[in-house]
Amino acid sequence: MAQNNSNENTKIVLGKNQYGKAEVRVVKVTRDTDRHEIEDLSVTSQLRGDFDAAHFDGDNGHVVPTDTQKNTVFGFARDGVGSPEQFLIRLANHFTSEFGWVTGGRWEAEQYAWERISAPSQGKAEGHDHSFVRKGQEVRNAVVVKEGDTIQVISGLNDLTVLKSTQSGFVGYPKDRFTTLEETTDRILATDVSARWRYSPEAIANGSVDFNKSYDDVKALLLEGFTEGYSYALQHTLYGMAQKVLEAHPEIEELRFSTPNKHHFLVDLTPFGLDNPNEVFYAADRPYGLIEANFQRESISADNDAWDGITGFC
Ligand SMILES: O=c1[nH]c(=O)c2[nH]c(=O)[nH]c2[nH]1
Repeated sequence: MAQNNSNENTKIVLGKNQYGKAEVRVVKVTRDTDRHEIEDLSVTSQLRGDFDAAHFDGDNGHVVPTDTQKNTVFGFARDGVGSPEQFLIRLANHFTSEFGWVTGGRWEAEQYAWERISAPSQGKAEGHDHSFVRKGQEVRNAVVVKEGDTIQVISGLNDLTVLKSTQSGFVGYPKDRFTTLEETTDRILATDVSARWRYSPEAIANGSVDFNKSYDDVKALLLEGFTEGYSYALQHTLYGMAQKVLEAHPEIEELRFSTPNKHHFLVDLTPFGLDNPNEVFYAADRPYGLIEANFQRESISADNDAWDGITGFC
């Protein structure tokens, strides 16, 4: 580890460090025909490598400015984004090949999806050519970490809000003097799914992953896993969702979830002379259950440095 020699009495070493520009908001409009396409991202670039002199001596000879990193994001967007993962890999390979002392880094993106506003006045069933509305609720994200020649990619999403109005229950839990929760075999199960999945470095290295297709497919499998079968607990449902993804995608090694259990409490309508056969609920916003779980193939170690810096999961 690098060491500052300036004072023999107090030797200080520089530990882990990285730096760059955070949350570069870049919108790319592809307009080579009248039918435009939009790619909308927030990109964070952080470089790792030999930056000892900047910290110890005030020598910025190795400090590729954060401003330059921002500009590179915009410059690269000129050619289109493609997928956030491809875009981040491009940035990773650019900075590590352009600047000899940059040995790696961390690049992160969120992508916001837009869909076309329906356009009856244009006579087009498939939506307006250049007017969009923010799609859905979920936000896609990606992280790329490069260390030596190894590129790791973690893809994910936040705030995929889902609800099933039956086929969920919660029974069989231990009871003590503080237990007031009633057992139920028919309740609402609702959550905002945050999920991240890490691809095998081999699949990344051989270029076999189509990130956009994979994202759509994983999202569909997560949704399918949520809907399928009877849920004995949110924990049980998460396992079903992970199983779907890991069975269908051998290139994915592990998957992490953080999911609030958004409680829906049956409202007592008897004061109003009404019954309530599981139809009227109070949607509490807090406190909420917080159910987190990581699933990985048995052959995979549970610790992988690529997860460093990703918060919100256990
Ligand atoms: O799906 C659930 N998992 C729990 O761990 C839990 N705990 C609780 O009070 N309700 C629920 N529901």
